[in-house]
Amino acid sequence: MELGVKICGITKPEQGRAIASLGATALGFICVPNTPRYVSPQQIRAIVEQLPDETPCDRVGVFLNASVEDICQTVENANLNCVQLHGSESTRFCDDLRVAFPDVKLIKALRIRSIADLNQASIYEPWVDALLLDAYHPDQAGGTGRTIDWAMLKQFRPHCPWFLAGGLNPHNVLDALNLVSPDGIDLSSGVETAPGDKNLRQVAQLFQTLKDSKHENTTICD
Ligand SMILES: O=C(O)c1ccccc1N[C@@H]1O[C@H](COP(=O)(O)O)[C@@H](O)[C@H]1O
Repeated sequence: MELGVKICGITKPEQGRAIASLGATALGFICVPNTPRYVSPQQIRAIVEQLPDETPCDRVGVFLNASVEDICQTVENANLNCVQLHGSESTRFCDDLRVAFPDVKLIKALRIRSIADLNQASIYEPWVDALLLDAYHPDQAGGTGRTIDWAMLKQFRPHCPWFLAGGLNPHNVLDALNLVSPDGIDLSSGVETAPGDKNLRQVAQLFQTLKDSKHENTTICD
């Protein structure tokens, strides 16, 4: 199966456009106030409006324990088609969001410290379109650059598509993909010059590396 590639923490229209053209299947926007990559719904809409028609990609809002009302308002105002829940949102919350927005794809992120944390995955499977595994950090919710112990994920086979996230970059991505087989990968700080300022050279290097190793791109959670 081909690999989805989500590039997260987009803050600039020209970078969103370039990254979509390079082959990203999803762009992520951090909708978590008081974090370094935060973008307002208006900023997201301005970026989304400039995305190239010829290389469509998912537009993912990343939320952390926000209310259903706030998420719905942002989805509408920013023109998102996918929501990533990166906090401690319950399955009931996922269902509420699904009822409010049946056409919006849902990704539940889990922050993985140990094999025990992986048990959470099966609980969410029926309620979401995809899972995302990120590394645990005691003080930060995401975008930390920390990697999961990939060896721990060798047997991870959920019944829905899943993304591998956490500290991936053009240099270590093949090491990760040699150990685990996610449906998609998600990169943020590993392709950045500074928080929210993407390094297009590194993004291009990522796609070249994947191409050379025959991991091509596709949209997941359709
Ligand atoms: O990137 C952020 O600032 C962020 C803030 C709050 C919640 C999630 C956030 N980012 C998510 O973190 C992972 C991995 O990031 P990295 O590659 O380790 O830098 C990614 O899923 C982002 O969506």
